[in-house]
Amino acid sequence: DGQKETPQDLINTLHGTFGAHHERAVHTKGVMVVGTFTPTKDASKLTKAPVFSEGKLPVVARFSLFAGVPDIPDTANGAAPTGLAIKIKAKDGTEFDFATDQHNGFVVATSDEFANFLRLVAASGPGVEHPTPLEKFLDGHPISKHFVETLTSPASYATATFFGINSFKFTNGDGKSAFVRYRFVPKAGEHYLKPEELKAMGPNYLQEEIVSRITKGPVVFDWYAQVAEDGDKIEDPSIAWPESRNLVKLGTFYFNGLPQDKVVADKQTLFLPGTSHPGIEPADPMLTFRNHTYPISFGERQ
Ligand code: HEM
Repeated sequence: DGQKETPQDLINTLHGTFGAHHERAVHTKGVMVVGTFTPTKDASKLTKAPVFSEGKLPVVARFSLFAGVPDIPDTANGAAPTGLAIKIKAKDGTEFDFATDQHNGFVVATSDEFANFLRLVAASGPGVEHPTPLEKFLDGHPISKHFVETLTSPASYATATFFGINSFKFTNGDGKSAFVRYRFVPKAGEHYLKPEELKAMGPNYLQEEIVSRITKGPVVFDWYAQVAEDGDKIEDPSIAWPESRNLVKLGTFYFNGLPQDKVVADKQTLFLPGTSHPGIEPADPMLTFRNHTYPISFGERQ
């Protein structure tokens, strides 16, 4: 229908839904950690990206709640899906960034649809008569409905699996290509809270727990590439690929400390999930759109 929301439109829409502040426009409340990345040998079979041939590298990462609300309780509606963003710092200064969340599959297929969805959320707040505009939309859109009905609340940021959702094209040294989606799997195992368990938690349970966990030992995630087969949707992030697809382990993250100044680190860190590298190209237009949008929000917090 010709709708074409710009990155600035998405920022304005996020502020319209969550409030006009100058912190991150979404995924506002979070905790930064630091650590290392160690690649596997298998990674280089899929991509020639140099980040997999430099041994152990330093990383910064940020765990976050979903909503664009700075002081939202960790127990509130809108906290899920929680996010994990990671930046690997290669030896030549190149940065490899990911911003992932807990849901395998996005709520809608495109950035235009995401803008519409956010406006429906804004129009369906407390006091709005049922069925709300959002409820009406969900009834006609089974994928979005499934998304909101299957959100989970992790017991800890360290016990959730995180999904890259958007697709990349990997190319190896022989010129062979494959489409992949990222997945970050917790070494501590997956643990999610039942609704009554969530109710019993404090308003900062996730932020506090990860900080205390890291002082006792590393928080570890294995990074996998899920490899597409013929017919898998590359450009529609709302459709998860079948679980039968091959998962290739790319490496392991060890988060073992906190940044020296957490306020400065939070403000100065920008994750750009749609950046190209030799052997790694975005294969879903949403990734490129995200790369245009995140810097606007970054600029607002300076
Ligand atoms: C069109 C779709 C999307 C838009 C417009 C959008 C927009 C944004 C914006 C504006 C930020 C704040 C960036 C900053 O201030 O540094 C952000 C952060 C984030 N987004 Fe998205 N996003 C989209 C899709 C996604 C998807 C598909 C995922 C999960 C795979 C995701 C996960 C995250 C995470 C985890 C953060 C927090 C990054 C951090 O901790 O700094 N987003 N997003």
